[in-house]
Amino acid sequence: MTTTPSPALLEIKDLHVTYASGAAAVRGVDLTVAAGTKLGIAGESGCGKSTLALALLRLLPASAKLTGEILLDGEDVLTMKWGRLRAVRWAGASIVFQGAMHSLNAVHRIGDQIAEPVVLHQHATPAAARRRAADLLEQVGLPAARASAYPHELSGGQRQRVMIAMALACDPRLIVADEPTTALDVMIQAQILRLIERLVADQGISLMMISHDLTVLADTCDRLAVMYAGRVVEEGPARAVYDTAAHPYGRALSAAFPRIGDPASRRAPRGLPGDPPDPSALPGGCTFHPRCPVALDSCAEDDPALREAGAGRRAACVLVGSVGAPGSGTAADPGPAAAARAASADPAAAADPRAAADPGAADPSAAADSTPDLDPA
Ligand SMILES: Nc1ncnc2c1ncn2[C@@H]1O[C@H](COP(=O)(O)OP(=O)(O)OP(=O)(O)O)[C@@H](O)[C@H]1O
Repeated sequence: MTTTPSPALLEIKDLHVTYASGAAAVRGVDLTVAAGTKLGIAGESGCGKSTLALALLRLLPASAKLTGEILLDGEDVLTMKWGRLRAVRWAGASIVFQGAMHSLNAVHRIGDQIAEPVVLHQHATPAAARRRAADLLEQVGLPAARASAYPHELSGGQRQRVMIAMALACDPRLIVADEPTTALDVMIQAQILRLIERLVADQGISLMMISHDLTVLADTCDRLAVMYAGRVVEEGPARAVYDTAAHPYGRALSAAFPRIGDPASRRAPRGLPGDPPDPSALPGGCTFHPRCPVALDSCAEDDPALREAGAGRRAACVLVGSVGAPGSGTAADPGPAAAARAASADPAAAADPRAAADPGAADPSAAADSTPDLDPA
């Protein structure tokens, strides 16, 4: 039986963003969000996730240089006229930022702030917009009577609910949530994530959720893209990327978090030494090679493109699909440079550099690694 793929609501094509400082924050990103689906964007701080989110609605400083295409329902956001862009920012796609206190206006009642875009963009009467605001507050789990509150009268979790109500105000097709729970405690984080999940599912809204927390994304999203130094280095079904990442960076990021639903896992969380590179001074070759425990000597020269990898996955690593590829389960000979890096990162891993990329690799229980054969040939 063949299945018809969902039409793309958002198509990002070869997007580059360079700040006036020279920082190449987004470099050649190609991503698609199908209608009604949820895409997670993961990566360490500084990898370009927020820049990508802001670029989607042209919310970057005017000095930032953008090239490529951002097609929302087939219309290129980058070439839209200002009036059209204003409408699209509410009805086409809306953004929920982290830290709601900074995004809400401290001197206006929250009901008025939710009602304002309904008047402006849906041409509702003030009375109808107030009723809509009350309804939206109830949808996000707040009593309608809170409409008269000012932002400082609400808790952090309540303010984030207000941000979600505002994002929903004009019935967007896509919500971009940039670290929507970062400033909240763990219990409230879970509530807000479940709320977002429920609302997008009930209303058929597509979601792009940005987080440094791969576990949250794997739990919430259908697909997952891993960004490093401004590029997507891996993309595929969320759970597959989380469980059996093909790119060494994806594997390292995944290893840094406890396993979902496996409290007894022997894969203790494990950090990745070093930091992402300065986007104004990127290393040559693969930008991850200075931190990569399985890099070949040639990785200092070659920067592989993100390529189709089978099983609905894409990855950008020369080792993916080769003998000894990360996740292939076969013996690797990553070369002397990798052995030296693995030894400095973790002496225990020196004898088996694959173990540095995958703490589970030396564990026989990890032998059932189901990473697909990612050889494009
Ligand atoms: N307005 C700006 N001007 C110059 N450089 C910027 C600007 N905003 C971000 N950058 C740089 O662009 C790079 C990507 O930043 P960005 O905020 O997009 O990353 P991120 O992955 O979202 O990080 P975080 O998770 O910390 O928000 C960083 O090196 C950052 O310093």
